[in-house]
Amino acid sequence: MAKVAGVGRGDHGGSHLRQKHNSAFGLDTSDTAHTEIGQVAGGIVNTAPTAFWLIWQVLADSAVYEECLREVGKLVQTDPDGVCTIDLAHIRTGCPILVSTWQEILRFHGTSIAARIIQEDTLVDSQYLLKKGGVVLMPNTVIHSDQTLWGPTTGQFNHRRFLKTRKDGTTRHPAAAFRGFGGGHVLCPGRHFASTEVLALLALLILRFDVSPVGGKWVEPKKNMVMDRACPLPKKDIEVMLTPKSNQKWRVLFSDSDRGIDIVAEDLLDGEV
Ligand code: HEM
Repeated sequence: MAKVAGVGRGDHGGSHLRQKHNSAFGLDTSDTAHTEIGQVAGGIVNTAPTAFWLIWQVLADSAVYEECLREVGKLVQTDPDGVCTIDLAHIRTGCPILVSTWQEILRFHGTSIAARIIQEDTLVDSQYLLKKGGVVLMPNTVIHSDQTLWGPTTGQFNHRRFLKTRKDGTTRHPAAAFRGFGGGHVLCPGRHFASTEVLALLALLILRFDVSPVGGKWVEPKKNMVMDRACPLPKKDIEVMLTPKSNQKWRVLFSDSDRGIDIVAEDLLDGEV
């Protein structure tokens, strides 16, 4: 643990920065160790279950699958030599349906609970007194299923729900109603990284492979509702057959990374909803 707290030769930029940040907030070695563990856990535990539900939902619903495949297929260029090239950086702007499906996964299947320490006595809605020093736990499922925010279809999975322009004429939810990556002061700093890697995985999977369930039918697995994840774990494995769609060669690029995916209210420019 001493190595974590001390900045010595061989420390990398990131850990140096965190160490400076931790000292500025008066964290001692033990506190620093706790936050380091939290950082590692936060960076790992949420990506796999959320990716699972995204892939499952897209593969199991042929309408969602077709739309996602059509959209991501537009990013592929086939060279005269037969090599398929895709620039995954273009998913952010070129695949609104994929991005919307990802957000709907976190809304529909998400189970994160926001925790906040109450800094001062606060009266909410003129009736609930939150006492200083207490902890408020706010399950996102409550916010994500509130009909006053999401409308009467809140209980249905709608992969197009987050599109900015929708043909069905329904009113769009307020941007801040989506809490998939939390929000405010402790908004998830890994959201762009996680969104980029999960969508890249989905895009390459559906472009390059036919995936079919062993047994012939997609059956939704029961959920293991663990409290410390952003999405539940599936209670059992889903066995699939992966068949390459062709023997074409692929060139996979990531051309720029200066902007993340617009995923939560805080990412939107002023005036956007
Ligand atoms: C799909 C994957 C992920 C999901 C759904 C997710 C979701 C969340 C949520 C809901 C929070 C709590 C925010 C709040 O209380 O308002 C959070 C915090 C955090 N996440 Fe993520 N996360 C993901 C991936 C990652 C990755 C890949 C990293 C790091 C590389 C990361 C690092 C963190 C950290 C450090 C915090 C704490 C922020 C703070 O307290 O200031 N997360 N995440």
